[in-house]
Amino acid sequence: MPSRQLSTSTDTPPRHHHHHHFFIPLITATVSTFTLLLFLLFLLCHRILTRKRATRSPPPPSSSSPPHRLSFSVLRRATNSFSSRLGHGGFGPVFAGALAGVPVAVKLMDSTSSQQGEREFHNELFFASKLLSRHVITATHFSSDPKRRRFLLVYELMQNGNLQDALLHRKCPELANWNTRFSIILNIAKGIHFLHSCDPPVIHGDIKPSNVLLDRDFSPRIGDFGLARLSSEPPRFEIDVLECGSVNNDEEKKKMKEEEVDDCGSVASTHSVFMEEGSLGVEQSPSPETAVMMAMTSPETGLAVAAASPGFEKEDAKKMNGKGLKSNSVRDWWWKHENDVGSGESKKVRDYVMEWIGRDVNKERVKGGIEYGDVEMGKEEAKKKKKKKRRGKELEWWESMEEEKFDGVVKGKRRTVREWWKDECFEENENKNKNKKKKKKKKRKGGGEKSDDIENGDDWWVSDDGLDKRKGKSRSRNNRGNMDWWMDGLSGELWRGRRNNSFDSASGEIPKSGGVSSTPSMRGTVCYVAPECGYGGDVTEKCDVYSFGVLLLVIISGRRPLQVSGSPLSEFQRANLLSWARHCARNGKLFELVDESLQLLDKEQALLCIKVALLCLLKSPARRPSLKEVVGMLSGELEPPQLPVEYSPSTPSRYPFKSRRKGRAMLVIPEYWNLKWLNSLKQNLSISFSHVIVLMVVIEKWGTLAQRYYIW
Ligand SMILES: Nc1ncnc2c1ncn2[C@@H]1O[C@H](COP(=O)(O)OP(=O)(O)OP(=O)(O)O)[C@@H](O)[C@H]1O
Repeated sequence: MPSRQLSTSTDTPPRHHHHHHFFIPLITATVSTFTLLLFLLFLLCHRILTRKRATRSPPPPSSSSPPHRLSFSVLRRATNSFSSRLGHGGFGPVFAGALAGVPVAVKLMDSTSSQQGEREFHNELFFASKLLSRHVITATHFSSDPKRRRFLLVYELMQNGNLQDALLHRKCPELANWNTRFSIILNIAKGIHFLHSCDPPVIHGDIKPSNVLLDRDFSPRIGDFGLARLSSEPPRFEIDVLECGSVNNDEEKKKMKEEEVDDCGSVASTHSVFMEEGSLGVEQSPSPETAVMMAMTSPETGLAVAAASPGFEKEDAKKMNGKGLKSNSVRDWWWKHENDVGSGESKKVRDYVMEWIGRDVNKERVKGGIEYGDVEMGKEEAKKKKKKKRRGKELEWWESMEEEKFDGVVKGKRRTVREWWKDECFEENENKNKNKKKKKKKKRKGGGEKSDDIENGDDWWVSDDGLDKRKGKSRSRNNRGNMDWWMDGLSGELWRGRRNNSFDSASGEIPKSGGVSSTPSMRGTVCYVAPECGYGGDVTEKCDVYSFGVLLLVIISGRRPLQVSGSPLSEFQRANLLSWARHCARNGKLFELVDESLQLLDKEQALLCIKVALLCLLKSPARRPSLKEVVGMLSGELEPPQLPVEYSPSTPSRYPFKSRRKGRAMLVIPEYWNLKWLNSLKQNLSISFSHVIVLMVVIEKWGTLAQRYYIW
């Protein structure tokens, strides 16, 4: 019995040991599964929470606070993956979306192929935090990823789109009412007046109908500050702050000044203060992110504002500035960069526009009527791009959302802030050198470059309106080519030169603009830009006044500045709105300019608007009124303006031969006799007349040369 007992005890292993063998892995498995589940649950919760926070986080768009930074994914969600396009500007498309339930417009700056988009982005951002007015629309949020070159700006959604579209394309019935149009005119004037009354004044630089957005009630808001700049007045603020601040002691003042020079960041202390409309000197501190963005934008203003930000340390400023540039040199760099005029490309651009006009004239003639809007560039390129896209060969960057792919594309382009600055300076120097070389070449070729330019007609605007004081001699319109006459008043950098930052200087080409932009990426838009800006003159508030004049005429006449609707010569004469307006003024027929479809027209107001427009369009910037005066005249606070002498119908011509010719022209211009065969006669006459003028100029020039070198 005992032996049996023993055998059973040795054969079967103890029960508890068996259990132990299975329990350990079981427990381990359960624990690990549990942990894994817990971890997954945690991850899920975290994701849901962060997502919720992300969707909840964007503060509602408000134009009364500095712009907030958002992530790209938030904006992608807000726009439903960029599905509903509102329009396309010079630097990318604009999409509709909603942030925190508020409708917004999200602008994608296409900066993958040129730096222009990035510059415009920074410029917009800089002004966004400063210009707080109900007449101005600025960015409320932004998203920036310099590594991937993604720059997005968020604006309040303007339900009625832009003025150009509402007035000329959709022909909104609300705009057929004179009162609505007049209120738009007045509010735009107030908006520009607000910009000019900032300290330092802000020059918008691109006033045109497509940059005026209309809200639900057709109230206009001025937008697009990509080309805006501060007025280049001497920096008054340094004295202002030192004088007005609490610094009484001379030594302390001196110390402060020294600090300013040593440390870029401290420029902030002396940087002037922008005003909110109606309030004096309300200084706003931008968020640190905005400040950093701004600092990258403009060494002068950017660093100044950046340093004013609470989260921005002086060390940051030094880091950004590389070796710590002196404030003055920084400022110089910025203004030099802004004012640099690269004349070399002007001819290219001119040729391009000529070609474009020619192409479209031919194309539209077939349809029966020609319409020239603001010059649209690169239509063919856009078509090609569209075709490619359809074939799936090329996707826009916001469409190809795969981050990895995108990384691959831009890897080579990653730059530090310092590199970015270096590149900018280098680009500028390179352009300068190119310009110098070109000038030298020109000099070697023939000298007397200036006078040649004038004779070639590059200077015609100076003498327009019979105000040529430069050479003391008349220049009849007809001594220019036919195309030049047609382009009378169509100022723009196209005809003269361009600013470096308006072009992709690397390629020397007109930068792509999606083919649908009205801005061929220049400082200002053809037809709207003041002549002196293109001539390389100072960009002042008076440039905006000129653009406002054109805009005023467009709103009153309900047509584009360049629009040919029929084939006869009379229609061709009306094609250029500016020269047509001047012509009407000289003939005392201002009402011919008023849109015939206008209802409830107040004739007095309309006449007032046309007169104000003509004043704004004076070729001499000094003679143009300020926007303050314009607002005064339009609102009836100031006396209505008198037409300038050169526009009054009774003005006798300064040049007797001109008037004699006019008299003779009466006999031969077909409109008067309505005889078709006289067309050819007139053409022949004008050709021979221009030959005579050229001959006279040659003789005169030969005379002065002969005198100079004692030939006789
Ligand atoms: N806040 C907005 N609300 C509604 N629509 C907008 C808004 N911002 C822009 N848009 C639309 O998107 C279009 C493109 O705007 P964007 O400012 O980029 O270019 P643009 O002013 O037309 O041209 P450019 O860039 O050449 O000056 C506008 O014409 C307008 O129709």
